[in-house]
Amino acid sequence: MLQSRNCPAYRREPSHRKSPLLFLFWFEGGPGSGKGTQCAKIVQHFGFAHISTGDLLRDESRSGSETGNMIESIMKEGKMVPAEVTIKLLQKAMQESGNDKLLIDGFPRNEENRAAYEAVIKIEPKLVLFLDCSEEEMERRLLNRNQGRLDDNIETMRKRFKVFKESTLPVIEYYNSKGKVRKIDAGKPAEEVFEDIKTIFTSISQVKHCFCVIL
Ligand SMILES: Nc1ncnc2c1ncn2[C@@H]1O[C@H](COP(=O)(O)OP(=O)(O)O)[C@@H](O)[C@H]1O
Ligand SMILES: Nc1ccn([C@@H]2O[C@H](COP(=O)(O)OP(=O)(O)O)[C@@H](O)[C@H]2O)c(=O)n1
Repeated sequence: MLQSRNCPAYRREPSHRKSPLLFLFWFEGGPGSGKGTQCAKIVQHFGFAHISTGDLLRDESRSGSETGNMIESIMKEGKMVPAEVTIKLLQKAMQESGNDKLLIDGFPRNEENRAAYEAVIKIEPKLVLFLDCSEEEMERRLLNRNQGRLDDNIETMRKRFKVFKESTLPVIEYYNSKGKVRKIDAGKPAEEVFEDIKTIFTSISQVKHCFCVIL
């Protein structure tokens, strides 16, 4: 797709990116709402690159570095990792992604994440997709996830639900007040949730002549 050199999307891009960003979407939702599941489907159908901040932190925690050990103990407690750590990993992943369509999953999760993002990366998301799911359903799903995650135990899960309600929902509310949030009923079977997401993505990708959509 052609882009004018005068387009702000070029001028304000992080300098190491291989291609200018056309679409930047954020994926929010409580623990177990299905963010990873739906992102995988979006990658397959719409060619987005998926960046999961949880996965970036888990990878770093496995590195055995001092920061990695700190991340692991915070995640085990269901707390939020300091934004300065997360933003560095996210910035690197965004710069290394050669894709012009990015899906960022699980970020920003609190006000500190949001402030760090706005100070460091500065590129506004086109849309924030919010997977809305009841706590009972999320709890059921996490207890059946079987990925061996240290934080998928009932005690840590309840702490994560609390963090979600107290810290993430206000961030979603902030972007809602800017007209960016699309709320999706995530309590349905995964294929039905994806049908709703497809409708949103299809309508957006039809805007073929809007080159500078994210800035
Ligand atoms: N709509 C759905 N209905 C039932 N189970 C689901 C649905 N979406 C995801 N799951 C399952 O729930 C668990 C959590 O989903 P996941 O995508 O890992 O959530 P998140 O990334 O939001 O924490 C996984 O085991 C997944 O297979
Ligand atoms: N922006 C973020 C995202 C995740 N995290 C940490 O990573 C954990 C797992 O997040 P995740 O997005 O992989 O998984 P879910 O809790 O959504 O299932 C969170 O409970 C936090 O400890 C964070 O600190 N900051």
